[in-house]
Order: sequence, then structure tokens, then C-alpha cells
Amino acid sequence: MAEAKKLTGAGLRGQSAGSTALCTVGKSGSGLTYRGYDIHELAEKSTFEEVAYLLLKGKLPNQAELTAYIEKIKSLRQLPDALKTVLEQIPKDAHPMDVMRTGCSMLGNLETEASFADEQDMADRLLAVFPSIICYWYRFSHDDVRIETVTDDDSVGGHFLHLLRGEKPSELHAKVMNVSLILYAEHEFNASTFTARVCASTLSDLHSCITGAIGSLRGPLHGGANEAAMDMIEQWSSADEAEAEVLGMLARKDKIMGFGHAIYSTSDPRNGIIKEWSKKLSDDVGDTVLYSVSERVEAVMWREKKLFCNADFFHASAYHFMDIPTKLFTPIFVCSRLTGWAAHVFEQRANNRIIRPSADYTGPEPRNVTPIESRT
Ligand SMILES: CC(=O)SCCNC(=O)CCNC(=O)[C@H](O)C(C)(C)COP(=O)(O)OP(=O)(O)OC[C@H]1O[C@@H](n2cnc3c(N)ncnc32)[C@H](O)[C@@H]1OP(=O)(O)O
Ligand SMILES: O=C([O-])CC(=O)C(=O)O
Repeated sequence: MAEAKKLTGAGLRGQSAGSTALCTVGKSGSGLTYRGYDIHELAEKSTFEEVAYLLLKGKLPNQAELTAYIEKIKSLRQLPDALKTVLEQIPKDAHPMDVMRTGCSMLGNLETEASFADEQDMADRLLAVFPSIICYWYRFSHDDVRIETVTDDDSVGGHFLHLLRGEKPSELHAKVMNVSLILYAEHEFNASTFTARVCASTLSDLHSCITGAIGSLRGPLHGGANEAAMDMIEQWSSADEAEAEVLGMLARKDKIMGFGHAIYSTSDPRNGIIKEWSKKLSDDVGDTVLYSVSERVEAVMWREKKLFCNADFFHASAYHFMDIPTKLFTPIFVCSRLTGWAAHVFEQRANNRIIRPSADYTGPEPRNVTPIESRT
């Protein structure tokens, strides 16, 4: 079993910033559990809707609970007209993560969380409506159509692909989306979740917590890495070219997106799972380049730096094989991680003290204000 990583230094690394019953990350080096369930078993045996229920409501649902939950989510997929109007103003070249951030924030104006007693309903609404927000904007700005955002798809992943393409996805694509959303759902005190918890600790509303979290997930060192990885690997037309380019990047001390992790030491357990699905999709589309490029980058990074693929790297090729536009990769992450974020907000609220760390001061000693006419 892998050793847990030695965690010290800047970025609050290794410091406990609170407690959680939701998730363990890298406890024994490479493991990941949601409320005690191993990620491999969840990805194999459950649906994303069961995992969402587990995170938000505290237990795996029985069949009756799951059926009722799916029906509830399906009934909440419509967008208010005022939100459609806002989405229609956002230009085609906007970043879709900015669209998600604005969509969530606007919804907070229209359906404000009046009381924390409403938090479960608020989270369920966001879970139902996030695919509608991003796909409505995407189809309006790119294809000039105003789509109907209610479909009869039971799964969030199938619904997303249906809205994006205007037709039900294949069984394989719906399955991959299901696994992907499970893998991305929750990850302890990562940067975006911590953002949500800090916001929650001021007793702010759920939409503010989630809007802030979306902003943190957007960056390429966090969720934005799946897009950045895709931008990198699609430049290369063979595994040999990829190897030469990666060696050059490493020599220049460039960051290779989709590699490394703040907590895991030798592997990210989500990688093996999504990699397997990426391979199936590669075979499905008859790809001869992108998967072998990805595998070579993985081998070179391990050989040269002992750096491993994180959850984002093989998500890039998997989404690409499903013909999902690269700029929608990170918004899909949002549609999933919303469940983890909201569960952390609930947990923070249930045992709250405002999060307010201290800083080590490195500025000047106390001094007097020089009159403005004497300043240089
Ligand atoms: C879903 C997610 O959010 S997963 C993370 C997605 N982000 C990425 O894929 C971006 C690329 N990766 C990174 O930037 C980093 O690995 C992070 C941000 C994920 C973690 O950062 P840290 O905790 O600071 O990394 P860590 O302490 O393990 O770094 C050790 C060394 O490896 C280097 N390193 C880490 N990741 C990479 C990488 N992807 N490419 C090149 N070098 C790297 C670091 O620069 C550091 O070198 P140094 O000691 O000479 O400064
Ligand atoms: O835990 C982290 O720092 C980043 C990560 O992998 C995630 O949020 O899924």
C-alpha cells in the first residue's frame, strides 16, 4: 500500500482546517471514500443520482427513495424566463465557467434561499438545473436555438448529453457520464470546496457559496486542468511527438496539466477508472492517436518525475471521444461537484464557527504617514 504523502509548507498543506464525515482522500496514500464507501465500488455499482443522495441526504437511497429522488430532479429542470434572458446576453466567446458562475448567481436572485431549512430543496434545484443553464446558453450562443430544457432522461449525465446534442445519448455515453459524475462528486477540503465552506461559515446563502466555489474550480490548477490537458494533448499527432514535447516542457519547467496532486502520493484512484472508460471510447470511435498519446504522456511523466495522472487527465480524452466541446469539460465537473459542495455547506452550517485563520505578517514595522507633499 502507498505511503501517505508528507504534507508541509505553503498553501495550508497538511494543516487540518476542520472536520468532515463526507470523504477521505489519500488516507492510506491512494484511497478515496465517500461516507465510507470506496470510489471503485461506487463507480461500479451505483448511479450518480445515488451518490448525490448519499452525499446530500446522508445515506444510500433504497429503491423507493431513489425513484422519488429522480422524479424530483426531473421535475426541476426548467429555467425561469428571467434567467434565460440573462443567459442570452452572454457572448459566444465567454468562458462557460463564467456562464455557470453567472447562472448560479442569477438564480440566487430569483430563488433566494430564505431559510437554511430550505437547503435540501435548494441543492436539489441546482443539481437539476445546472445542465440546463450551461446547455441553454451553449445552444443559444453557438447554434442560435432556444432549447427546451426538460427531458425525460432519468440520469443527470444522459440529460446533459441530450440537451447538448438534441438527442438521447447512446448507452455507452450515458454510462461514461454516470461514472465521470461519480468520480468528480466529492473530494474533501479541495480549493473549491474550501471556498464554499468559508462562505458558508459567514452564514451566507447556498447560491453565494456555490458561486464562489465555481470561481475556484475554474482555475487550471484545479478543475480547469481537464480542459488544459485537452488543449495540450490534441496538439500532438503521435506518441513519439508527445514524448519529445513533454520532455521539452519538463526541461523548461512547465507544468503538465492533469498530473500531480496536493494530497495523493503515487496515484489518484479516479484515474484508473476513467482511463479504462477512455480506452473503451477510443476503441468505439476508432481512435488511433489520442489514447496512445495520453498513455505515452502518462508513462513519460512517471519515468521522468514520478508524477501520476490525476482525475482530470484521462477525462480529457474520454470527453473528447464523446464529442463534447473542450470548453464544456469543467462545467460538467461543476454539475457533479455541486453535490459535494452543498453537502459541505450543510455540514459547516450544522457545526459552525466563522473560518478566520491568522497570517504571518511580513510587512514594514509601524511608521508614520508622510505628508503628501513630502512623498517621493
Ligand atoms: C481535480 C483536481 O483539481 S486535480 C488537480 C488538477 N490540477 C492539475 O492537473 C494542474 C497540474 N498540477 C499541479 O499544478 C500540482 O500538481 C497541483 C496544483 C495539483 C498540486 O500542487 P502541489 O501540492 O504544490 O504539488 P507538489 O507539492 O506535489 O509538487 C512537488 C513538485 O512537483 C512539481 N509538480 C507538481 N505537479 C506538476 C506538474 N503537473 N507538472 C510539472 N511539475 C509538477 C512541483 O512544481 C513541485 O516541484 P518543486 O518541488 O521543484 O517546486
Ligand atoms: O483535492 C484536490 O485538491 C483536488 C481534487 O482532486 C479534487 O477536487 O477533485
